[in-house]
Amino acid sequence: MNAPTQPSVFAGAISRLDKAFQYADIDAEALERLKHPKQILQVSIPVRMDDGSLRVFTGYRVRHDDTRGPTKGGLRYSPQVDIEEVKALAFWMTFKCAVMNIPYGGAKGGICVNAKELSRLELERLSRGFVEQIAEFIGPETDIPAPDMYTNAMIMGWMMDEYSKIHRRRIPAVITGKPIPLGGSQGRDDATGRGAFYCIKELAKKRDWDPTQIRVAVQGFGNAGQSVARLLHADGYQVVAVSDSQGGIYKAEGFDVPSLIQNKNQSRRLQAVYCSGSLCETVRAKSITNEELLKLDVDILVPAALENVITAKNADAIRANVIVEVANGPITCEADEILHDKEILVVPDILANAGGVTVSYFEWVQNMQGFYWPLEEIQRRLSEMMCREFGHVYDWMIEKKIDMRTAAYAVALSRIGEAIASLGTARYFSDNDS
Ligand SMILES: NC(=O)C1=CN([C@@H]2O[C@H](COP(=O)(O)OP(=O)(O)OC[C@H]3O[C@@H](n4cnc5c(N)ncnc54)[C@H](OP(=O)(O)O)[C@@H]3O)[C@@H](O)[C@H]2O)C=CC1
Ligand SMILES: O=C(O)CCC(=O)C(=O)O
Repeated sequence: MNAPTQPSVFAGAISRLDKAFQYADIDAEALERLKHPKQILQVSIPVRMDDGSLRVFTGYRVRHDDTRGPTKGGLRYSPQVDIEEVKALAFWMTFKCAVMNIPYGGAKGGICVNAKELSRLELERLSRGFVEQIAEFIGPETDIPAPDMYTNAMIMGWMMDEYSKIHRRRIPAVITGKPIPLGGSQGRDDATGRGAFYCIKELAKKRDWDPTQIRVAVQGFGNAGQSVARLLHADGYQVVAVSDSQGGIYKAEGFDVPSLIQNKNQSRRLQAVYCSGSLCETVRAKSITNEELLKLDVDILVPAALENVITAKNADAIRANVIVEVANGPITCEADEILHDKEILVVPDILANAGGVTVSYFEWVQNMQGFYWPLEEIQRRLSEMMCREFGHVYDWMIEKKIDMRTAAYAVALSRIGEAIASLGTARYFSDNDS
């Protein structure tokens, strides 16, 4: 007999809606519509490799819903990228933008590729080739991409340039997360981790935490994981474990995070440096697996890498009091129930990692008006918005006696429901829209 098949990551994502529906003010038919992405584009991207051979890569862009504004969301380069993952990521963006009250809908894209295996020129040809294929689909007033896993400011710069070349004029607002000299915003580089850090600071006030007594483990040590670890460490928190795709390291007394970041970015592999390489003797870190990291006895667990890492299989073994989802979708629905029963507070992805899209929104606003704000202004506005929406969701959670994810979805659904009602359902359900 065949083993039962796992529900797809998208099926898992949409199953959260039914639970939130009873607390939200939205029409039942509109809820049904939100279970389906608005548009899906799949493209083939031929790339001439450095050795003269030709490879053809598969890319996707999914627009989930645009009721509240142009669709927005990152681009991921990973061998795991497939249509179900991109649909889920686009879905989460709709709710993330709504929970932050940013005037955007949700989208996401990606290419099935191991970017680590490509040279810089191959990566540039792939990125420009992808834009050529999706140029009709994206635009500053329709759909605005940004970075996600294994993409970065350099790639966003190439993409903006390619799109501008196609349109024969400079159009910086088509994409965010660009290098600052090409119209990028101050503060976008660490915005995702910073947004999560502001959520943790708000929680610390509610729980009367002394940061120096709080132990944190971070899974995934890239853009988002490094930023949140750096800010927490600077605020006095003990970062006792971090990991990358090759495995993790643990030190009971906590790490010096700035030197962790420096070493990771120089050598690419944490365990190789800390557990068998040059810092093995001086730092004395213990090597752990990514699975062991999730089960550490810490106060805060920060998954900052992939989806579905906390499942029905390991949720019972989680010992953290709080999980802050910096990654998109790190906890399955079944695991959510187990964590709730164990009274572990989960600060949901659509809120905890929303700092990135919030500063992307600031970047787009700056590009549209051609006037740029200083870093202090960006950080002040980000802090204000994160703290306000964190408080809003937290209050719903307390008032309705529900978990924080359901509260976040209920807030987001109500805002989307309000937009649909303002538009009129006849228009919303018509098929001749933008
Ligand atoms: N960048 C952004 O603005 C935003 C990102 N996010 C989410 O945050 C998460 C991380 O994104 P980001 O930091 O940008 O990505 P990066 O590409 O910058 O970093 C990814 C990190 O995750 C590690 N990783 C990969 N696979 C695994 C694994 N199986 N176990 C443990 N670690 C692993 C990588 O390891 P290695 O270095 O060895 O490759 C790397 O350290 C994603 O879920 C993304 O969707 C959410 C909102 C915005
Ligand atoms: O910055 C953005 O527009 C989107 C970032 C993103 O992809 C995400 O929040 O998951």
